[in-house]
Amino acid sequence: MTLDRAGSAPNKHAIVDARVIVTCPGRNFVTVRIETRGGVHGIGDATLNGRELAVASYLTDHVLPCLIGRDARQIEDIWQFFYRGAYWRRGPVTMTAIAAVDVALWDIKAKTAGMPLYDLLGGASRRGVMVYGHANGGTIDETIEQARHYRAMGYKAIRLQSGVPGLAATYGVSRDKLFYEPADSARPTEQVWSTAKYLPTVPKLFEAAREALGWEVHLLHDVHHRLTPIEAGRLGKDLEPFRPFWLEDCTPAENQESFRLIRQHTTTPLAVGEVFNSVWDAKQLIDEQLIDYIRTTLVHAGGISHVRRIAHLAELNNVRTGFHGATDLSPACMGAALHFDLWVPNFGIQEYMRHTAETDAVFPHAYTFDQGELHPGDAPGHGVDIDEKLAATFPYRAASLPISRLEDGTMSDW
Ligand SMILES: O=C(O)[C@@H](O)[C@@H](O)[C@H](O)[C@H](O)CO
Ligand SMILES: [Mg+2]
Repeated sequence: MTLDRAGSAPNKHAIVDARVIVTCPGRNFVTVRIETRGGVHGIGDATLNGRELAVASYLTDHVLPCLIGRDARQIEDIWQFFYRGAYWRRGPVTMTAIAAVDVALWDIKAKTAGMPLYDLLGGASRRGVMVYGHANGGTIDETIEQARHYRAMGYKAIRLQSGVPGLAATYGVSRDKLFYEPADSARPTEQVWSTAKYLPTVPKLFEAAREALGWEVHLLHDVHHRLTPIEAGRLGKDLEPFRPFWLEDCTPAENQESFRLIRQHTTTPLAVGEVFNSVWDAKQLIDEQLIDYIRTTLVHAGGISHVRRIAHLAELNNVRTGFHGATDLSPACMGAALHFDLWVPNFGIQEYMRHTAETDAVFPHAYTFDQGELHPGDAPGHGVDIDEKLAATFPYRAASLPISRLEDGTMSDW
């Protein structure tokens, strides 16, 4: 629906250009750029690790052609058009495509209003956004060494991921120490998993970390979907003496009810949701307060317009936000998420895996790091742009996430 009324001057808010930019400055990113007749443009992240071209095609073939001529101010109507109009609702590809358009339109709206996005959302609710970094190492000692570096950089919160004795590889451990890229080959590499080998390792890691770092720093851990609910309850209980900030993705969350069992066994705070793409993936978890942090972030769950609904439901149920912020989410997502984080009343923490210098050059941004916090900056919009000429020098490169099998060959959860 456009607002060009007969006989009126051409609507300067009409969308006249919308395009997808695929680039690979060390890893693949997909970005939507939208421009209005008045010359205001906005960008949104559309990156889905390992499925980038599926989202790019969904946007190019089914979404962007429907945008031309629409009024960029009608963010909600456009969101509803692409959500209800898809017929085949939800799913990571659809909701990532909708998210990219949504965030680009919010970027345009804030720029047009001449204000940083957080002001448009309702203003700052805090001074800055507490973030957590990623200390990882092949052994507990190496991981603690990395954690000391993060402490020295001023981080107030640190995720700990260490190798597991007897396993060649595991989630979250890599040669890169400031960023983490798991999509390591064109076709999925295979990793072997053993819960029996893993379960005794994490309490030892946390005991060593508290010994080395003390009790001031928040310590987090990502189980990455690998335990059964009762195993997750056991790990949660084993970690209680070391007071983790959270235990993340402790079990696959399709069956939201299974978190009732975990809650019966442990008070360790639980974080879930980076793989969710709509409120329906989390509604029972939030309604029944089965989790403490919801990780679902803008790029994979329909953008600001939908994640705002998730955050409001969470606020009613004592659940705080803890947005996903891995290296494979672009600076365009990080920038927009930081504005959301600065505003949202029930903020918890923001994940901050840094990007490489190459990526930062493609995506100039206003956000800055200081003393364990990020601030989105006060530039109008979300403060992130894309250098299209530079982006074009980094062609797409096929990359897939690993898969995981148990030691007997049974397919497991990476
Ligand atoms: O908590 C996290 O950041 C992880 O779960 C991610 O590294 C995740 O593995 C990647 O985003 C997958 O692409
Ligand atoms: Mg995770």
